Amino acid sequence: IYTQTNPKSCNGKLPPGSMGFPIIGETIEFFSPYSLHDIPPFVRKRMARYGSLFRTNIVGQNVVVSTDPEVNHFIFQQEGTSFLISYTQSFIDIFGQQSMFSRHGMAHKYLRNLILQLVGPENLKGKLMYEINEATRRHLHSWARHGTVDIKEVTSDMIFKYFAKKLISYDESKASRKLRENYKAFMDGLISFPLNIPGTAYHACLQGRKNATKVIKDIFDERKKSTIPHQDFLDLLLEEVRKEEKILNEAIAVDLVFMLLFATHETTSSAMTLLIKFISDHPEVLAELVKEHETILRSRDNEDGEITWQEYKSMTFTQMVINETVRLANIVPGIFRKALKDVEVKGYAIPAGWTVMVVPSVLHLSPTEYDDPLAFNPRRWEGKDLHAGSKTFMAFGGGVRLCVGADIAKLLMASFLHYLITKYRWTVTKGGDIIRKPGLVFPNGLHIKISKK
Ligand code: HEM
Repeated sequence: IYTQTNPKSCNGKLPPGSMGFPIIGETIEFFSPYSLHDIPPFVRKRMARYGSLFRTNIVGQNVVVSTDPEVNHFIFQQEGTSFLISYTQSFIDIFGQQSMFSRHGMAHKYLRNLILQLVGPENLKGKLMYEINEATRRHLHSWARHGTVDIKEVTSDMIFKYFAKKLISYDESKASRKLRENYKAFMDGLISFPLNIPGTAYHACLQGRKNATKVIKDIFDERKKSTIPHQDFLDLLLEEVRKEEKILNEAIAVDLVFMLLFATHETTSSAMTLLIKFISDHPEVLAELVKEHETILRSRDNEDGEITWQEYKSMTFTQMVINETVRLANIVPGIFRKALKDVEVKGYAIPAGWTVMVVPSVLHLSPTEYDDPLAFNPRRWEGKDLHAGSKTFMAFGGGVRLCVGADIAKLLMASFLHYLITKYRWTVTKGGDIIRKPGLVFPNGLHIKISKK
């Protein structure tokens, strides 16, 4: 207890801050819910008291919270030398010891390249573009038949089905054990106190993991016996597992599929839901979007045709709207790294073994970095680089761990927007409340009334 509340520094001065109560540290305050357009009150209060770097103890870990753009950038650039990706114990237990978040160096690069074979630029321009258009149109058609839908629920369902098919040829409507149900309790448990007793978010999350990995493992075992190619990601994984000099084994492959299914649908559906909320609250932005997309329709031979890659690239305003949405969405509330050795930043010491938490919302909602930061103003991106993480934009992370799915996420959003606003009439009818716990939660969804034009 004494060591936790009075941590020893290495050779230098620890950042200011408090380590809170014995064992629980400052965890309870860290998890107090807050609103969409706010930075975590936990962080805000401490920034006012201690400045841009402070120490704390949350979920059983000694943490330095960094809200300084230069330090954040430095941390991302030092991946593998001074810092390593390292999430909380709950995160590791949930995503698996073998998950991509626990792989470093060559093993990380190898897994990243495998994923790029699925969602990399070449595939994106060709096959994926076509499939995403088809899936979006099909789902929109079925939502219009229902009349009213909860956007969070239906986009989550659409993306989950799409990736479950691409990854493991899984069809929820035909499967006896439903995979998606097991992901539903996830956001709450991801960054939670690792207390594994029934009733806790962490316990629900671990149960979900257990059931979901069982389904994935069974599909994997079935596939090993099959000689028919399925042309999905699992075929590629099996090919890698069967190699003589292999990096991939079955456990890593199962954890990879499990993680990808989560990373794809939960993040992107939250972004799509907020996108709809923002454009419905800002009719002037919607009008400009409609103009951009109708111009595309008019320049086509067949108005009912599908979006081409050139058309997608010409959606300049749409890209700005997407960037503005993910800036305000702050879907990933904290990015975690572990110090590999004692590191000195801004005159303070971060001892080896400590965790550093980067808080993207502090940057994205900072008046120093963004004029009138709480305003939804897509035009602020005019003429700016929209494609990568930077010192002032880290919705998709940064450095060698930059989100490998950022491009496909944007394509999914643009395709959804295109067909929704050109082919359907829609209005928000209910919901739209948003809280952060610290993951984004839509307690009553976002319901829209939708019909074919
Ligand atoms: C709006 C949607 C999305 C957001 C906001 C988002 C955000 C992020 C962030 C912030 C990171 C960095 C985490 C870190 O540095 O610790 C990340 C990593 C990652 N994302 Fe995404 N993501 C999104 C969609 C996707 C999609 C569709 C995929 C599917 C391929 C994906 C796959 C991954 C993977 C595999 C990583 C780990 C990369 C690595 O460690 O090298 N993400 N994402």
